[in-house]
Amino acid sequence: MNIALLGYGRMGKSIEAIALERNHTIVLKISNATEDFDFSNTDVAIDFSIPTAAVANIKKALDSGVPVISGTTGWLDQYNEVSDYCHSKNGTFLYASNFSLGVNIFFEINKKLSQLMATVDGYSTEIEEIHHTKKLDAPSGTAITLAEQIIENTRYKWWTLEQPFADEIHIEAKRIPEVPGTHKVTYNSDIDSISIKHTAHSRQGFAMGAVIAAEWIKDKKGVFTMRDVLNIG
Ligand SMILES: NC(=O)C1=CN([C@@H]2O[C@H](COP(=O)(O)OP(=O)(O)OC[C@H]3O[C@@H](n4cnc5c(N)ncnc54)[C@H](OP(=O)(O)O)[C@@H]3O)[C@@H](O)[C@H]2O)C=CC1
Ligand SMILES: O=C(O)C1=N[C@H](C(=O)O)C[C@H](O)C1
Repeated sequence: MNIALLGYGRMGKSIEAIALERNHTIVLKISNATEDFDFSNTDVAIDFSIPTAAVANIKKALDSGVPVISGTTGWLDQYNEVSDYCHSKNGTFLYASNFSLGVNIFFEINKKLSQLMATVDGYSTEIEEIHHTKKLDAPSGTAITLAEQIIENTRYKWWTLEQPFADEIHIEAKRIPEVPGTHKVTYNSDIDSISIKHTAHSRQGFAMGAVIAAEWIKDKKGVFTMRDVLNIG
């Protein structure tokens, strides 16, 4: 499969290594908005760029009829617009805040736990995420997904990085050098605490998930999620 990498930073390079191991070819590497996007020989585009570039990159791929997956976080207020754009082009698009298999299992556990916690009184919910100091956005896309899942099932209405109101989930975003990504969801009461936690030991899981998603999406049409790819839940 011929892959275009839209973003060739930490993730772009990790994806390249795994794609080559799986006998794919990297035909294009884009690192800024001014470069030419020649998709003529591309089967799938993989966008891991920066929040302000993701939407333009995804649309360029869709304009060229190239299936595109994106792991870039920090642009999700435009998700519906991009999804509609994909449908209008009869194209192929998949976004995931986290491509690792472990986190996608963690998402399913988070959903189930939030459903259980909705049946009992006296607990408040908080989320902690820890990432490397180079990360541009806060909170992480993964923490937002976790919060949205909890909001869907419980009394909470929104999340905040600030001091929370009663109907807000507090997300604490910590930045520590070199941390690939840690997420913890905790329910606290006067009596006890319940926590679930995922710790990435490297970027390998994210990169492997992205390549697997690219292989899966190559010949499909529509807008997809990692639940479609992994067939879990
Ligand atoms: N969904 C998931 O599983 C994961 C998502 N991520 C997300 O992926 C994104 C990238 O992360 P990471 O690789 O660590 O970040 P990096 O900063 O290492 O890489 C981003 C790259 O994009 C380049 N870039 C800047 N402008 C453009 C543009 N217009 N088009 C294409 N590329 C551009 C940057 O170049 P320059 O440095 O010169 O500006 C940089 O090389 C982030 O949003 C992060 O949150 C990360 C890990 C997992
Ligand atoms: O920027 C990162 O590094 C990561 N970003 C994603 C996010 O914002 O959730 C996924 C992973 O946690 C690493």
